[in-house]
Amino acid sequence: MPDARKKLVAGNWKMNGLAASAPEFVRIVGAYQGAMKSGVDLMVFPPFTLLTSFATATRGAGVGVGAQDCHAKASGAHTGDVSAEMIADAGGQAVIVGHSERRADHGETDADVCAKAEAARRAGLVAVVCVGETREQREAGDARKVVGGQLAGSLPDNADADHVVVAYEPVWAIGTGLTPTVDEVAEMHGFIRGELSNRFGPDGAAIRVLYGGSVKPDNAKELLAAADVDGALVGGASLKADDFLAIAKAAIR
Ligand SMILES: O=C(CO)COP(=O)(O)O
Repeated sequence: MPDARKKLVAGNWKMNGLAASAPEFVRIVGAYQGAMKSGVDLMVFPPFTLLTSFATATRGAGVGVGAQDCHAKASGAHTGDVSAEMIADAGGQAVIVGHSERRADHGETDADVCAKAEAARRAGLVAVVCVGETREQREAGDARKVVGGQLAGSLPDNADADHVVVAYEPVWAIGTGLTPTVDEVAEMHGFIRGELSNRFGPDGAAIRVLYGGSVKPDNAKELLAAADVDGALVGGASLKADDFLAIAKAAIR
């Protein structure tokens, strides 16, 4: 089991990054190796095209790398898709599944996300399972219902802290500069923690729950200090080594 809910700061590069971005990643790896390593876990999720070179660059340094999606099957006639086994073979340790951008752009359902999380486990990867409500759903008072439903449908029955991380990412906070208040974050994370504990018992209590959506160096400290927040899934600010490292430092108690 990972260090009992040691904070995890993960960078989702989305569809950004070229070979020229490698030095930015190498700077992150270099800075992490010193004092930070014992205080926080760090992961970067580059596009598929950079996965192997990033895995090589971080070998032995402790920064995890992962992919942003996988197919549920191990191999076969699925043009353009990449399996969890291929991600592991390329040096990845984790994969994001069910990001709201994939749910929206590719029509991924909770059942699809659950199958991908199961594929991740089969391949020995950690699945970072994303959930989160839209603005309309929050304004209608349905945020808990939506997130509870996504958790119920997207997490496999055998989910535990070795194989699953949950990321709560309210859709309206992604890339907008808007964030929920610290109280709202704590309230939703408390709800998610309760759902995980109810369904998975002690295993559920140990699963890390990250917050994602407009996490920046200047709001990271307060968001990461909120109750039941075990880390952050960072988009835009993870593309700049200085910003990403500042967020990682804010996670160290
Ligand atoms: O979607 C996100 C991470 O997966 C969050 O993105 P931003 O940090 O750019 O809002």
